[in-house]
Amino acid sequence: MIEAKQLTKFFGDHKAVDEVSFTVEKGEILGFLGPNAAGKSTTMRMLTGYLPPSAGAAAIGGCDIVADSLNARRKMGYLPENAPVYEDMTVTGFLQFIARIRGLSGREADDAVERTIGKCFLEGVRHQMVGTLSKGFNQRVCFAQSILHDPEYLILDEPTDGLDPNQKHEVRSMIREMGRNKAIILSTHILEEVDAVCTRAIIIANGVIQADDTPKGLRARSEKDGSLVARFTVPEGSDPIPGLEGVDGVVKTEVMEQDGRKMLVRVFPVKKGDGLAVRIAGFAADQGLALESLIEETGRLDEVFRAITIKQES
Ligand SMILES: Nc1ncnc2c1ncn2[C@@H]1O[C@H](COP(=O)(O)OP(=O)(O)OP(=O)(O)O)[C@@H](O)[C@H]1O
Repeated sequence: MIEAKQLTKFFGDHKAVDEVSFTVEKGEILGFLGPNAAGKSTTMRMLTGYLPPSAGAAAIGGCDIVADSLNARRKMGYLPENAPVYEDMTVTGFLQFIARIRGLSGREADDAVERTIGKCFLEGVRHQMVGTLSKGFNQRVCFAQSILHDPEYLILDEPTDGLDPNQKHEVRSMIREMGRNKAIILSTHILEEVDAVCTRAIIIANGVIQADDTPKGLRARSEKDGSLVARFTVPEGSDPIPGLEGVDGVVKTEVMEQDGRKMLVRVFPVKKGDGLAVRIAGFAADQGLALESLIEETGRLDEVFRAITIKQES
């Protein structure tokens, strides 16, 4: 388990992280979201032992990151933001170096390097100097060093940053696969990554956790989650809105588009999933409205993210 217990970090007078607590179990992939300067990287640096906390504590697999730092770090892989790599080594040479640092030697080191080169799609650049790699390949080499020793715990600061869409897809698949038996934390600004990869997400703003939930649970916080969007053609001169608002279980409606007799209306239910769609279809039939489509919407993470983080900024 990765455990953060009231982690706090001051830079001078500025409190960058404020009593952040959470746990991540094996089998979980936690997305760490937040606006710029929210405190994501600082929290990750404290979890990995790169920055001492001003207060609070962190443990990796039961090893305190300060009191038992070496054991804690042995158990984890860390991909830092703007990860530094040795530019004058070849990709294979760099990974061999990391293998030795991780205590591997001989056949074991060779196997780990080969496995990682394969996993991270580095075959084509294995003999290239790290300093001459493109940004995306550089990122992949950094990612490779974090997983080379097959750690139980992974902390990844923006792991798909700088990758092209195909590689983003591959890296996400790899993280999902590794998440089956590892505990993983990854920070990202890409909200679709949360849906694609994470089993849970924390939204942090101003150093404080604002939400800790499953992607589905976060989407459900959107006002639009469970609303019904109806497209229909109304009879000449009729206004269906008052009648629609009178349908049992409707809170309110919102006309999204109107073009002559064609209307697109969002209907907000009192209670999600209580069969309102059937009642709306019945209402449309009774009133002679030609119902072309009726779709139940799921909430959008970007709306929830904005609602949570903008509220914090104001
Ligand atoms: N070494 C440092 N010295 C002083 N202030 C720092 C230091 N590191 C981070 N900060 C400040 O702490 C706050 C949180 O920074 P952090 O890098 O953790 O944010 P972040 O959420 O990772 O942001 P981003 O999404 O932009 O990467 C910011 O105000 C930043 O300027």
